[in-house]
Amino acid sequence: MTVLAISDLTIQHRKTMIVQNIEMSVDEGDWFALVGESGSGKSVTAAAIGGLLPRELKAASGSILLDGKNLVNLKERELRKYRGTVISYIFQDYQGAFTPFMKIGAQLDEMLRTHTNHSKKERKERALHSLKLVELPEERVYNSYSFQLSGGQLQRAAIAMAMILEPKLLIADEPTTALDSMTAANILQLMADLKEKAGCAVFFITHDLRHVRKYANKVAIMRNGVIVESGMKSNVFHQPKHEYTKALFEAIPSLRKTSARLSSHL
Ligand SMILES: Nc1ncnc2c1ncn2[C@@H]1O[C@H](COP(=O)(O)OP(=O)(O)OP(=O)(O)O)[C@@H](O)[C@H]1O
Repeated sequence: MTVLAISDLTIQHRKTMIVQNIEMSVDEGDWFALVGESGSGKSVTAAAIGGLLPRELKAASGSILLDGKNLVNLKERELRKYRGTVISYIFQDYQGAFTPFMKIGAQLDEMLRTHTNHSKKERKERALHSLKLVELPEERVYNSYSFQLSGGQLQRAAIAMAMILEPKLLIADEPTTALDSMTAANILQLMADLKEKAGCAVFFITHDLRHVRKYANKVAIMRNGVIVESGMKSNVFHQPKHEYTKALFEAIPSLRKTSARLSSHL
């Protein structure tokens, strides 16, 4: 089933086109990777999906169908109902997921109070369960402030918050860039496990093709606001058509080997 279908999306800042004629389709269970160099338009595209574009940027054309509903030009009040429940985000800046003035548990509780009719007891159980799912010591983290956790723990708590209402689409905008490589690998594996358990789709933004190789099944390559190539990962990695994709792969020595290995398996 299609969770997200973006068609002919163009976003502009005044008269400048930031992204142009974007087409994408993400199905239930997909790990869709959007790859491209800095400034290519990945984050703007991700922000547009959940109606998080800053005021100065406008979707000039196109549609964003999420779970069958067109979100372009939907009022903020309507969009708020979708964020958390149908779509949720995690970002590179995991600190920003929580306010430092409230304990993590209280923030999870507030999310549940806003979007569900659960009793206080049910909310606490669900919050603790969501922290346990991301393999955190649930009681301790529930009673902690964000500044009392490490970067890796905080990103796990941010994932718990993003997943607590069982969204259909988790948008992860470079979620591991600020973490050391071991912690990053653990976080990505956790996301992959949660995706399987929850049956949601992941929309993953990254510069790092090694992460794409390991986790994605679909990939889109973006350059200067345009998708230059997209498709199943095996096809794009095995037979890149666009010169830019080839150059991207060439820039990463270990991927050249992987491409060769992949082709021997295909
Ligand atoms: N609020 C804004 N106002 C004007 N231009 C913007 C705004 N936000 C982003 N842009 C421009 O849009 C383009 C795409 O930016 P975006 O942040 O989507 O890139 P990105 O591919 O996510 O880069 P990175 O990998 O560095 O995060 C850039 O040229 C950027 O300067």
